[in-house]
Amino acid sequence: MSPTLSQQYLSTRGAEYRLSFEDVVLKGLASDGGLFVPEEIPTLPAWWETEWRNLSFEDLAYEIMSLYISKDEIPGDDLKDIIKRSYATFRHPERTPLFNLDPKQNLYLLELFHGPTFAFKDVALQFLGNLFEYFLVRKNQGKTGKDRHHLTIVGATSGDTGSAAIYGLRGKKDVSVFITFPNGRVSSIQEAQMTTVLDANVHNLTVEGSFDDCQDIVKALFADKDLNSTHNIGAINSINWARILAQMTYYFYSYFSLTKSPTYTEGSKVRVVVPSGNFGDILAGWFSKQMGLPAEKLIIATNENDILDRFFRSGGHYTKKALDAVSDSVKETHSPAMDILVSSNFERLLWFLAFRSDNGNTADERRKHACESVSKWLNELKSQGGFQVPSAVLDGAKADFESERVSNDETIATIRDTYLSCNGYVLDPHTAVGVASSRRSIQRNPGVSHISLSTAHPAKFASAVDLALRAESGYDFTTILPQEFIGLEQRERRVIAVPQGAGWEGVREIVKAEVEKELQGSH
Ligand SMILES: Cc1ncc(COP(=O)(O)O)c(C=O)c1O
Ligand SMILES: N[C@@H](CCOP(=O)(O)O)C(=O)O
Repeated sequence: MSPTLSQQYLSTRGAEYRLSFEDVVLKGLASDGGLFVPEEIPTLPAWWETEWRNLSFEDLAYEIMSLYISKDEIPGDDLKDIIKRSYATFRHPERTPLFNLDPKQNLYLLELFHGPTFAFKDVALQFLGNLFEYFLVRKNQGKTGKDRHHLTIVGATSGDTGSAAIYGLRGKKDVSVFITFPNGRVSSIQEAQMTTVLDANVHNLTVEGSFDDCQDIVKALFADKDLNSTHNIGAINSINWARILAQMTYYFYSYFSLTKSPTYTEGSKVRVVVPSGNFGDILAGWFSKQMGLPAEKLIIATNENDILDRFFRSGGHYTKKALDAVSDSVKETHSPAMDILVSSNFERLLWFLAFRSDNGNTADERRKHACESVSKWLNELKSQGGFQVPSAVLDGAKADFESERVSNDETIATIRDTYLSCNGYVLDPHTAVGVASSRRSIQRNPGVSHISLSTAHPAKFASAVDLALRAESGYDFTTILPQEFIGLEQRERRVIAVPQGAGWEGVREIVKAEVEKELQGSH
């Protein structure tokens, strides 16, 4: 069975094209610094809604992923097995259940925190961990010692990606995981989740700076040709295409959950609201919408780190620094996992919008032009701190997206209001950013159903939740504390502090030394 265009990938900056799914998963980031995208987005056959409506989460994942992965690369039964094992670790039978938060307002929460680390990242990272393992077992059949392909994962986290990646990869053969995180800027539970995993292949690195500094280090390591040739660098951040692909499932699954719900009004339009930082989660929604998911709009909900919201409000100017800001540094907010200055995955959206708004003759010409435009914009972002897109690109974005910015105070007020008006339901602060944005959208669009993504369990962010609710009578944090978190912070930890000023080169040397030790230990 030959691959279709949706199963072949290219870099948004043009240096690599016609790559297989396995290539893009193992490479993570393209050699030119671009992100991998499928050459085409598949559209669904007319029967999708009736055929897929009653599928389990796992079966739906299989149908969607099969559109992007050739059976020549992963035979159907193998893919089914990877998917089955990935979601067997979830605590909820529905994996991502839909909760009717406010029936009068048609406001639903898509609970994405029923995986091992209590955050939406588990949906993609349980899958990606098993996928890496599958490819490595296949590559290493019959090989021993130095002949074995060893993958060195380098990742950046503001808390959730790191723990989800570690739980997805701990103890797996032929893979080392290095997670950089900003010292003191992740919640104490998130830090404990990462650093109490003592498996030999897991390495946590604290960096003095912000998440963006960690992300820059990771991108610099990918750009280092020598390190890549000796260490096979791989990605677990949402720069890895498999992350986006795995997240599409819950957009479709929640649409079916909604339309099957007895409270759903037949024919009601649907808007999906996504707390956003690196733009990976909502990008999976955009792909789903392009494939045929009938979402009227996708709403980007940002905290005070609002580059995405400013893009829409400023007429297509994507800039690190707001016009009235004194600096372009990231703000520390109550939703720290979204404290991001630049949203990596926006590049993927821009590529498709540039491709579609070009009037070159052939699809190949238009792809080439899109790569040129994206390269130019990203160079301007680096050299001048921002860039302006043409109006056709902005119009393309506006066709599918709206945006909202939610302040710190509003985040806390939303946690409190929701607790008081929705039977004591406790939101995590990221989900609260989404719910505040949903409420604004509902005011403008009464009667429309809103699916608001709940991206983390509230117990991961105790200080924000406590700030919002400690004065409320009857509120007791211990009632929402999962069993898995009890005693976690007291366990033994392992973490390496990257010396201040060591830069990406310092991290590179740590990576080399730790991999060496690991390989010596395993031989
Ligand atoms: C809890 C939580 N909510 C929202 C986000 C934002 O998602 P994305 O970066 O995919 O936009 C993140 C981090 O990525 C997160 O950890
Ligand atoms: N919010 C993230 C930041 C990393 O984003 P990613 O989705 O690109 O991995 C986190 O919690 O680490």
